[in-house]
Amino acid sequence: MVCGNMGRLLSGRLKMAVSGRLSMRMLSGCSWVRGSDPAVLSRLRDEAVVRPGFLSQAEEDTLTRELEPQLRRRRYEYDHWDAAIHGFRETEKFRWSDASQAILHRVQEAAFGPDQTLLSLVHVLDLEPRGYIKPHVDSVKFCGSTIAGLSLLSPSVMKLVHTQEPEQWLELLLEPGSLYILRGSARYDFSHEILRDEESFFGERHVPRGRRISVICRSLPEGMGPGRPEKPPPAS
Ligand SMILES: O=C(O)CCC(=O)C(=O)O
Ligand SMILES: [Fe+2]
Ligand SMILES: [Mn+2]
Repeated sequence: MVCGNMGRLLSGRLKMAVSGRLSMRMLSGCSWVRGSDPAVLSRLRDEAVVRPGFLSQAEEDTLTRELEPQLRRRRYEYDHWDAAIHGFRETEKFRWSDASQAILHRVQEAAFGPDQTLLSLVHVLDLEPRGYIKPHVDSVKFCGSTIAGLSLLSPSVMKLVHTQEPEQWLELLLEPGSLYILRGSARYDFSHEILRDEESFFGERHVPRGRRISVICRSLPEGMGPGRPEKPPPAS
């Protein structure tokens, strides 16, 4: 679990003034991940990771500016009876500006191993302020063992609940500019959801939901990477 890096929001004298408070916070543990119990927190230490301030403000603006025209052409979708996501529009993006490619490369280095291949289409999801994502586990048909998401514009709370033992849970505080990574057990054994505004609590603290854009990179489903062909080569 990586904590800290509130630095980009603070500068100069302000930073000096609050640094005492910050270090107190750091001593009391990581402020971005809460859990049902210490055992779950410790078990998922490296499998449910939040990196606040992964993006600089300039990088966040670069991504938002690039995505906005493409998203604006679509309408928000609501209340499909079985839909996991409500109040959203989305796109999958293949071509990126050089600046955004550099950001996505940093995500790749931070979240994926050298032996992992990423889906070439990056998933972009725009949740309106009342939008939310119900608990689900990403399909193993379309996604491998790692999911990494950047959050833009609004903070939100992602909740992870064990699919067999629902008393085991984690809450991730996803501030704008943060990166989250779900891998291994956190990706396969826990559902994840983005809480609607009324339920958007990180512990006692209400995290008011505005419009949130997420940029999500996924590894290829297992067995589909290069060198691991989907089908065995023909016998002759
Ligand atoms: O918006 C996010 O960060 C997560 C989206 C999600 O869970 C999904 O598309 O499967
Ligand atoms: Fe998901
Ligand atoms: Mn859906």
